Amino acid sequence: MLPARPEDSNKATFGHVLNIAGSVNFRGAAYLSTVSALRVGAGYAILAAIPPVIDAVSAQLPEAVYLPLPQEGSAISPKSFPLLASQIKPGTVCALGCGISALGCDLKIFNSFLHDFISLLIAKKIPLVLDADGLNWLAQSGENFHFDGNCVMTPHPMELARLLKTDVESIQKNREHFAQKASEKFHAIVLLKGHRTIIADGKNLHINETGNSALAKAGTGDCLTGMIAGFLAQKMSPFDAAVLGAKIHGLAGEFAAKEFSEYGVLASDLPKYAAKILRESELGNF
Ligand SMILES: NC(=O)C1=CN([C@@H]2O[C@H](COP(=O)(O)OP(=O)(O)OC[C@H]3O[C@@H](n4cnc5c(N)ncnc54)[C@H](O)[C@@H]3O)[C@@H](O)[C@H]2O)[C@@H](O)CC1
Ligand SMILES: Nc1ncnc2c1ncn2[C@@H]1O[C@H](COP(=O)(O)OP(=O)(O)O)[C@@H](O)[C@H]1O
Repeated sequence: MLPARPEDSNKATFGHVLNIAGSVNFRGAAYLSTVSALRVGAGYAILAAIPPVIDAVSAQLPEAVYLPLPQEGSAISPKSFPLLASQIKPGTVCALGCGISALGCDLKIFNSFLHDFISLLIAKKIPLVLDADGLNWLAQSGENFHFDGNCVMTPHPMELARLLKTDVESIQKNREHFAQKASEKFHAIVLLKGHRTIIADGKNLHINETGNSALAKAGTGDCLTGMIAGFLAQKMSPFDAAVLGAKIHGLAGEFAAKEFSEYGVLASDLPKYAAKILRESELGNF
């Protein structure tokens, strides 16, 4: 189930993750998603972010490549489009949304920029992981992209409620139905987070069995986004990358809790534990 690691390989073999993440208030989201992509095997992780985010993350993560973007207020400026578009080439996968702006800030500033950028990704068949404020922007914009199965959307129940214009209670009563509904609406893989995460593609449905309450802490979803993007970069299909990402992320939470307890695990513990789980998996233990 793990992506192949051919002996005759180099960093380009394992893909480029272009991670558009972070804002002044959410610098950690950019770090957690970027390091997670590298820890599950992506060849390159390129963090595209505003300068204060890059300053903070690069101090912790010299292995990533950094693309400073123009800033507007505390977030990415719509003027970033040409720089981001220049990064799109064969072998690139994109992650979009972790911490890109605080909720309550006017996500409308992203309207034409994100419309044009996501349309470009679809036209060039670039796989996308759409999370957090990327999903919140989509809900607010009313855009109805047709992702042709090449996007993994990773909503938690409130984000899915925003996308489908319903409420969290209704979603939680019928998680499988709403995950499939969103999948059909956007022609995307939908990973509905929470205890027993669901992965739906409109026809098939997988329920993840791993994970525990250690994961119920800020920042763990940003790690999941990075892991799925890292597996996509290694040429897994979007559905398989989502299934494997959820499984490894959940196991990382379980293993981390053995050392730190379900109370004490931090999101930043997960990427290293994910790498240890991959080692166990290579040895045939999972
Ligand atoms: N250190 C950082 O930089 C962090 C940045 N973050 C970013 O902060 C932004 C806001 O995200 P938030 O998720 O905090 O805020 P939201 O307002 O999107 O959602 C949080 C609420 O959603 C509901 N919810 C979430 N999971 C649920 C579940 N499994 N069952 C039922 N209800 C559930 C709960 O009511 C919860 O309070 C995002 O862009 C995110 O990427 C967060 O990841 C937190 C950490
Ligand atoms: N009780 C739980 N059991 C299993 N997994 C959980 C539990 N609580 C949260 N998770 C997982 O942790 C992650 C939380 O993601 P999210 O809500 O987006 O957090 P954040 O935005 O703070 O990064 C998801 O992958 C979710 O499935």
